[in-house]
Amino acid sequence: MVVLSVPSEVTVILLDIEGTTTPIAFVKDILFPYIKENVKGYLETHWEEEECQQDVSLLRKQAEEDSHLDGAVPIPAASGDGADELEQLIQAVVDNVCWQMSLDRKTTALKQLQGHMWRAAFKAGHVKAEFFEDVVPAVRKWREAGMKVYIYSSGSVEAQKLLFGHSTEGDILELVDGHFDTNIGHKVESESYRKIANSIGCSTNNILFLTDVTLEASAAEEADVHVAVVVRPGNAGLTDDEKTYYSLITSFSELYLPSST
Ligand SMILES: CSCCC(=O)C(=O)COP(=O)(O)O
Ligand SMILES: [Mg+2]
Repeated sequence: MVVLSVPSEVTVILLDIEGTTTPIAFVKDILFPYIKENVKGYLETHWEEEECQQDVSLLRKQAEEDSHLDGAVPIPAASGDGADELEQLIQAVVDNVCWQMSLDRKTTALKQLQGHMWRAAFKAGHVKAEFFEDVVPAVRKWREAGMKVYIYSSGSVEAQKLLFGHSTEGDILELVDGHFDTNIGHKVESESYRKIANSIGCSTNNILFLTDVTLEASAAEEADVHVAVVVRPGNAGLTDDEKTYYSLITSFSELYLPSST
């Protein structure tokens, strides 16, 4: 088995979710279709609620920022003028969400609405999150060795907690010391990793970030965070240069902590 030694200065392991702890197929084949199939009904049912209105406002703001992009779908402001207008408005939000999802965009606005929509599905037990089989045993071992374990995903913190709270392994939320999402910054920007270190109360070089996306690894590395790229079934392929440059692991069990036996 390949072994990657974790540098002794590392005290925090920061984990990406999709493609790292969890198969991309679970997100693409279960979570995302749930949104596409239910977004219209969800908006119709929850439209009057404060939370739903906040989600729509955030999506509208994002749509304004996106107006220069090819195929962008605007969301008009509501004038409160009748059922026809409401129907058109809801349809615009649906089209905007579907357009963003067709590009797998990671905007905070999209991720916030998705998190709110998944809540009902997870809480009713209709969906259980999948984790690669090496994840839970490794995280337990790291924590026993004194490591802190944090999550940094484009999925909203609320969605992250749903995944860890309702998984095929049971409720494993207690294995996580804290969560970060794009509210702290995007995963391809190095400043986000500095802010995460600051929020945890450590230096960036105390963190080891595990992700499947080399653009994220590169941003983290620029902030002096240690990185390893996780190669999982179903992940996007890496170029030969990326394979040579990055430390690669195919299972969390390949990480060796100097302090552990
Ligand atoms: C944690 S919620 C579900 C996954 C999701 O929506 C997503 O965008 C995951 O992105 P990641 O940063 O974990 O690769
Ligand atoms: Mg990922």
